[in-house]
Amino acid sequence: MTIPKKLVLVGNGMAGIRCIEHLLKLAPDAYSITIFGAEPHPNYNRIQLSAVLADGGAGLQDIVLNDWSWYEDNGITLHAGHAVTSIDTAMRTVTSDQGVSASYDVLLLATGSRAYLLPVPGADKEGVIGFRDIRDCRAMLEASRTYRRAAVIGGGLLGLEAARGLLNLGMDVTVVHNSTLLMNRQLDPAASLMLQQELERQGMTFRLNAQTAEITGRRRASGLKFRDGGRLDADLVVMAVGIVPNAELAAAAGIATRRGVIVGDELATSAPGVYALGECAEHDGIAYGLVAPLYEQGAVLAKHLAGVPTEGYKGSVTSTKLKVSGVDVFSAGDYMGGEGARSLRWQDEVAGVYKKLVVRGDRLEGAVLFGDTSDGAMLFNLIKSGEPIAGREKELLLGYAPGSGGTAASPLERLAAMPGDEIVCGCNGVSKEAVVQAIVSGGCTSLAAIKACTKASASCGGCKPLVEGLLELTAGDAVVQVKEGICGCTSLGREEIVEAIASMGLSGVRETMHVLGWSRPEGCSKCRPALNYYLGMLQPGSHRDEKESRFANERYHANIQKDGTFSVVPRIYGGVTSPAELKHIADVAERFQVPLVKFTGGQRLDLLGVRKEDLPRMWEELGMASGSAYGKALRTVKTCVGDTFCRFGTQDAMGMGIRLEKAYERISTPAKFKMAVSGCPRNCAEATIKDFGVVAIDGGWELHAGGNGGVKVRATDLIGVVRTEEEVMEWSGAFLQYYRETAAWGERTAHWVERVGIGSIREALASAEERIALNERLQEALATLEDPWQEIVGDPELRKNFEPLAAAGREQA
Ligand SMILES: Cc1cc2nc3c(=O)[nH]c(=O)nc-3n(C[C@H](O)[C@H](O)[C@H](O)COP(=O)(O)OP(=O)(O)OC[C@H]3O[C@@H](n4cnc5c(N)ncnc54)[C@H](O)[C@@H]3O)c2cc1C
Ligand SMILES: NC(=O)c1ccc[n+]([C@@H]2O[C@H](COP(=O)([O-])OP(=O)(O)OC[C@H]3O[C@@H](n4cnc5c(N)ncnc54)[C@H](O)[C@@H]3O)[C@@H](O)[C@H]2O)c1
Ligand code: SF4
Ligand code: FES
Repeated sequence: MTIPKKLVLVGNGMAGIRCIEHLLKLAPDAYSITIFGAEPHPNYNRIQLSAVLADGGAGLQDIVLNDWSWYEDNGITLHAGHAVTSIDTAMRTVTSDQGVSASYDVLLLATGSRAYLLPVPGADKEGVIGFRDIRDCRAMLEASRTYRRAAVIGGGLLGLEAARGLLNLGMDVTVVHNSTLLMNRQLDPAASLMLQQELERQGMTFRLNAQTAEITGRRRASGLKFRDGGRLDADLVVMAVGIVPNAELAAAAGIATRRGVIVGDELATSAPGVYALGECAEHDGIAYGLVAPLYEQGAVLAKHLAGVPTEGYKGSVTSTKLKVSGVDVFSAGDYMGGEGARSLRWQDEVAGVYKKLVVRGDRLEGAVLFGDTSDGAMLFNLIKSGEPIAGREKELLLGYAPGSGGTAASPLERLAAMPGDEIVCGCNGVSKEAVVQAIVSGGCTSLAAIKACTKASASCGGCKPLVEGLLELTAGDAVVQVKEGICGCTSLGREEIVEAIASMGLSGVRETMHVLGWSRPEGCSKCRPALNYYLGMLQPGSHRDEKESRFANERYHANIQKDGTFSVVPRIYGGVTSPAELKHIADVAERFQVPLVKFTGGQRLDLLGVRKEDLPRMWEELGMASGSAYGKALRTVKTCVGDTFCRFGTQDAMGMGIRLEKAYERISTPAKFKMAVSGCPRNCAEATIKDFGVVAIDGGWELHAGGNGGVKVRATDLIGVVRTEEEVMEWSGAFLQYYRETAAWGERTAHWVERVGIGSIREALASAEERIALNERLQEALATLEDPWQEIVGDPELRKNFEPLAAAGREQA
């Protein structure tokens, strides 16, 4: 029996572990393996950090690629949380920062890169981070709970993915970019401008051509100062201006380095027995920053170490896709084209699609796709293979079916026509043939099975539509549809969960998660509040609201501000108040030294800057109901003066608004719910951008729904016209309850209306019988509700939550 050689891997990341996986297949007994990883985690999918961030942290545990048992099962000694600090190439040993040494016959360096942090004054302040690992991702999630303004420096792939994630977390995001064009290293000007317009539409703000000179603030960052003297306020600064290979460890050991650790075609470094791969390695002058080339390196090195003949690593052509922004962007090869190259462009401004091919001679050299990237894999394969494309340019640019004479091919037709050796998953180098084989011979009938079998779609996920298409083409009816769950803890969707709670009579968040087989017993910040809402909606009488499953604002019944103080918004029905009420509010505000009093957009008074410990006393002194300004509940009913004073008014808008607000205050809804009543079609209360808007007309009222005045403005759809105030109450109550019962938790009416269609809502509310039944269920829920402020005021135990120390302890738990 031959004694296995000792292999040490430094860097427990994507490239190094992929190489070990190959090696274990090729030569399972040839090496005894020891791995050092600076991060305290098993190998995880770094690429998916963008998606985890965009998802509010849900799914962090789902991105593990090789769990702890994988190391054990393969007899690997893992030192997680150990950074190797020195290599002795003469003695062939490595030593970690925790004093653990290991000797090697073969050493693999796969230490990856780190975020490049601009060397500007203030870069070391609290709140300034890169975006590279789980710790950075958590730091952003944490910051978004307390702070509102984020600046992302760098408008490349990473910066835009970080910015999209922070936007999803509710932050105001400005991307500060040093060029006039976003993704200037990946896109041509036309695609870059289209991308900018789309992201602006999503709510992102850009500061282009800006050079950051300083990060301002005391201990924590409070903003940026630019070279031209301009300033930007920011409580969180994310630097995404490129990466630096971690090559210092090798350099200190006398191994040749430039930008990265220099390697040849066999990935060998200048030191005997020492190899490098991944982002820390520099091959032919290039240190790659995408997984596809790093995985190719891993496959070559594993073969070399297993004694399997290989041609060596010859470098890679790369392609990129922007993830999580909801807009499809692809670029590959030389996308700008220079002297001697022809650029072919096609643009459909209505559909928001742009395509550009760069052709030199009869070969495709580069491509940019915006809005429709379904041809990305095919074009990328042509760029890599260098196959002549003369005469096919139009077909390639317009996506025509080959030989069709000019008919656009459907995505499935294009997949069917794709040659078997074409790569469908760029990250993992998986061909169409390999996927088809996995389906036909390997019996894989779901995306998950194909992923497990071939690794296709296991990294960035960009090839998912292609893999699903092949599944549909090959397996047809045998396809097992794997549903998207409400979060990473479950594969169950909203409908199944609601159905299960109702039919099985489940009670309590924990019980529901347990019975329905949650993968994480404690759930996550996405599913726990959702379950709490569904349980409350279905069991209004018996469900005990689980405060611990609610967000901090809803637990404290006040909105937390960026300086840690709170805002108090007492309910002022219909926005109509009196001198006495105003004096009273002013007295209380003075007594508690409220630093700022402001009218909200919904015509309410916001008392800002209140300390947490003062909240219960202040509510007590106000003696008013909570305005629910913090909750997923009815917020405000905005009104105009209506016919009481206005010469144009046709109805009593104030009276109607007050009636609606009194009827539905405190009701919990899937997402915040705003209403307005205008006294005539001039619509001064802006009722047509509210969740439910009422507009008076001669002899009646128009009822509108599904509006939104936020990031993406949406005008309401008309759901009906009624004559009396009674009918307004009947329709509004029915609408509210129907929304409560059928929308997903967190779904604003604007999205819900678009998803289910206004026609189906009109239909559901058309019958008087159904409207009455919905109102009865709504009343049942309303009957159980008490004012949360007065409930706390009257309960010494609940008041303790607001005492500084006790609250801090609970917050941490
Ligand atoms: C948010 C994000 C999104 C991305 N999206 C994409 C994408 O869509 N497509 C794509 O192709 N690429 C993407 N990338 C890039 C991709 O993740 C990297 O190319 C890939 O992870 C590099 O693999 P690696 O093994 O070389 O380095 P890493 O995955 O960084 O692994 C290196 C590991 O080595 C450890 N280490 C470093 N020094 C030491 C030491 N001295 N001792 C012990 N351990 C050490 C590090 O802590 C790290 O865990 C993305 C990157 C990020 C951050
Ligand atoms: N979808 C994907 O494929 C994906 C996603 C995230 C990250 N990544 C990879 O992660 C790595 C890091 O990504 P990245 O976006 O940081 O690198 P990058 O080099 O691709 O982009 C950095 C961007 O920052 C800009 N920049 C540089 N200095 C600046 C300054 N002082 N002020 C403002 N802007 C400045 C540059 O113009 C450039 O567009 C890359 O290798 C990237 O390929 C890939
Ligand atoms: S909406 Fe009509 S009634 Fe109301 S204030 Fe404006 S003009 Fe007057
Ligand atoms: S292309 Fe990235 S996982 Fe397939």
